[in-house]
Amino acid sequence: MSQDSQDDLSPWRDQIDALDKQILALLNQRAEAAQQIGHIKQRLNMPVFRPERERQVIEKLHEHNAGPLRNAGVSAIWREVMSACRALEAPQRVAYLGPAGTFSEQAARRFFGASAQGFPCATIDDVFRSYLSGESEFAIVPVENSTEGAVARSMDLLLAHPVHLCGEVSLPVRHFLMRQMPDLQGIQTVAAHPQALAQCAGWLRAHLPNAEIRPVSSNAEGARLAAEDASIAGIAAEATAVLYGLHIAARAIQDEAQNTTRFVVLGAAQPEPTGSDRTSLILSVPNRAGAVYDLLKPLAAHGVSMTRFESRPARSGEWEYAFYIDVEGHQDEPRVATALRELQGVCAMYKCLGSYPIDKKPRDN
Ligand SMILES: O=C(O)C(=O)C[C@]1(C(=O)O)C=C[C@@H](O)C=C1
Repeated sequence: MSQDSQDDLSPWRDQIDALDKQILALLNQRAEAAQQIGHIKQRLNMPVFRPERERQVIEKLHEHNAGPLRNAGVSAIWREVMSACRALEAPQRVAYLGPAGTFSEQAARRFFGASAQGFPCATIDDVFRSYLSGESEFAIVPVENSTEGAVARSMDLLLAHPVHLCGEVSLPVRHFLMRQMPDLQGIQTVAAHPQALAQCAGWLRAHLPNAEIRPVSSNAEGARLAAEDASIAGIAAEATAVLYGLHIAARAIQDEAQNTTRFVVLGAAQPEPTGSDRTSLILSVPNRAGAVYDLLKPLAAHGVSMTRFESRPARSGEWEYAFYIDVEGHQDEPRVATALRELQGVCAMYKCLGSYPIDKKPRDN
């Protein structure tokens, strides 16, 4: 039997209080250093946000992490530390598909931390508008899902507008069925974003075959409707249920267990190479035999791996296609630069959206 009593907690808590004081003093010293960096950047007219530097800070900490803290915990703590330091250098606004509680908001949080100012927009078009007008310095939009494939609207807008990418977020997406009751009894309608409905189509067919499937502008909007009407269920992230005061009626109902959505970050920051980067391109080829093959040759010739190859109608009114291609590597690496130069030579249209660090899961310690 344990001899421990409540009193045994006190010395450890005293130790934590003393350590927290020291940590806070050190964090404030760190914040002052970041402010100095901010002043220098302002004088040099340099962007405040340096995603590749933040990546480097976290990777160095992982190297030095003796535990027992897990690397994933270290990443989460320092993401917020840097978010708070960054906010002291300059306030930052991030447009995303709202309202509160969407996966886009989660992705924005994950990339920018809680100290950046979120700017929820009603549609993906509005997210682009806010960024293009300069109302938000950054924007984050979903581009592909591991179950459902491309997010068409984001892709069309990336093609149509002069935007620059400075980052990506790969977010595990677990869907929860939520409503006013904790069970499936009496559900007549399931309201969610079309992507979420599609990602849960198998589950919905099996468990709610008679329910009306109602596509709405966002999952949060579905949850909001569910909070107003007991016959409606929404599909959204677990946190959304808390936000709208709903019960979880079924957990993790997405058809693919590892369902992941990839978001891209729009912003003027120009991340330097980190050794683990991705470059996003949109291309089209002249309308002749072998043109698509010519597109792939320079990449193969210089050993540049392609991680995505997607086509969309170019909306020119003719049967032309835009190719969305992601390659591994940074456009400033000589090998990638050579391949891209050759690629440009065979394209009718060439648009490089930017190079940015790949979002990897931290290696566990
Ligand atoms: O190193 C910089 O450039 C900083 O501004 C400091 C800092 C940080 O807190 O470590 C903050 C913002 C940048 O995005 C990168 C890093």
